[in-house]
Formats: sequence, C-alpha cells, structure tokens
Amino acid sequence: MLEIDIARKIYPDRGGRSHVALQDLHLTAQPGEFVCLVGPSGCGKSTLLNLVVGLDADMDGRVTLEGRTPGKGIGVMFQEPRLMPWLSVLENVLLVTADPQRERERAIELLQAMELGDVLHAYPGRLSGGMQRRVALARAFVIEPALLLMDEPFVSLDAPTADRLRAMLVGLWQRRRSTVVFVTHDLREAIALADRVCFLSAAPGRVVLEVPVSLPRPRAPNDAAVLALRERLLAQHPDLLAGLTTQEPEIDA
Ligand SMILES: Nc1ncnc2c1ncn2[C@@H]1O[C@H](COP(=O)(O)OP(=O)(O)OP(=O)(O)O)[C@@H](O)[C@H]1O
Repeated sequence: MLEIDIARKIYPDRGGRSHVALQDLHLTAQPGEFVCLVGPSGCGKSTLLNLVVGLDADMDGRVTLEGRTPGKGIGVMFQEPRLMPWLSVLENVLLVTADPQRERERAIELLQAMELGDVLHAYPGRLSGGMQRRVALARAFVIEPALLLMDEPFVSLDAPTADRLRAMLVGLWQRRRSTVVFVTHDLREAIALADRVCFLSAAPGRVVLEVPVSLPRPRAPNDAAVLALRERLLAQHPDLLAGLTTQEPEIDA
C-alpha cells in the first residue's frame, strides 16, 4: 500500500519568505488501485509527485510503499516524454532496466504491443508526439513497477491520440496491476481512468474530496456516463471545482 502523510512542504522564497506548497496532505492507494489527482493550477500536484518519487526529500512528512521508503520499482511518466534523442526507441526503453540483455525480448514485446514494432531502431526525433508518448509509456511499464506516477502524461495531444494512449495505459495497468497515481487537470480524463478521484485544494494543497468511480470499463472521457458523473460533481461541489472547468479541453461534439 502507498501511504502519503505530509504535514508540510515548504519552498523558501527568494525574498526570504517561504511558500507552503502542501499542508496536512494524507493520501493512500491500495495495491493495484488507479488513483487520479485533480486540483487547480499551482496547488502542488507536481511537488507531491516529486516527493513520492524521491526527487525531493525536503519535507515534514513521510511517504511509504509497503511500509518502506519507495525505492527502485517506481515508474514515472511526465508531460514531456523525456526520451534520449541519441538512443533508439528500444535503447530508450532498455535504459531503465537493470539487465538490458535479459529484458530485451520483453521490451520488444511491450513495444510491439504499443504498435511500435516497426520503429524499434528509429530515433525519437523521427517519431510523432503520440508515438514518443507511447515509447515513454513502454519505458514506464518495462520495469513492471509496483507504483507508476504520471504527471499529465497526455496533455496537449489531439483527442483521438490521447484516447488511444489512455486505452493502452488501462490495458497495461489491467495486465500488470501496478498502483497508479495519475495527475490531471481534466476531470473527464480523471473519471475515465480512475478507481478513485482525489481532489486537492488550492495552495497549500491537501486532499479535500475523494470520489470512488465504479463505472464499468472501458470508459472514455466523452462517454455519457463519465459526463453525467462530472456534471453531478460540479453541481454538488461548485466552489471546489469551479477553477477546474476553465482548464479542461473542449468537449468533442
Ligand atoms: N522549486 C521550487 N521553488 C520554489 N517554489 C516552487 C518550486 N516548485 C514549485 N514551487 C511553487 O509551489 C507551488 C506548487 O507548484 P507545483 O508545480 O507543484 O503545482 P502544480 O499543482 O503541479 O501546478 P500546475 O497544475 O500548474 O502544473 C507553486 O506556487 C510553485 O510556484
């Protein structure tokens, strides 16, 4: 189980004043659970992921995975695919593995499942944005992570490409059953993906609402049931969710 207990995360300000980014933030995720985190811009979502992954350890609090400080076994996917331009698609994926020789076949299988079998030896600069994100998704899953952290990984893609990537993500997650913490601004995307949506307050961020989502899968952001749940939440929590709707992409006709 993932347990996040952050009393305070403070950034020192240049002028000597400090900025409290997170306060009294408690969040847990069960093994294999898909949790989406939604919150207004600047509420500390990326700060939280950095603390969980261990890129930043400066906090008053504790993050544990199965009772221990999270170590290797974490997959991460950011907004930018962050591929090494001088390495091929396959080499990029193998880069994160402990034993590239042993993992090679599995990496190729994974890339083929992501419909990237024809570009294993191509360099990232030759690939479309959607293909680069698929490589990043394969790289996140190749280590079969116990925990996968995703920071708006499908932002700024066209709607059909993003839908396809979300379907691939859910397919991989259902097979591997990693615990996923997925940050998004888009409430429809959160409802389409999550077992549970957690809403963060404006800064300093803390979890102010948790909504279990039991709609049948597969789901897509523009499904009637997803849109209906979103409308219901907006009606029930107008103050909390007002800021979110302005940041959502257009709903396709
Ligand atoms: N390294 C840093 N030093 C100082 N302040 C920071 C640093 N990183 C983030 N902050 C501040 O902490 C707050 C939270 O930032 P963070 O990027 O975590 O928010 P976010 O919810 O991910 O934002 P967005 O949704 O816009 O990506 C912001 O006010 C930001 O300016």
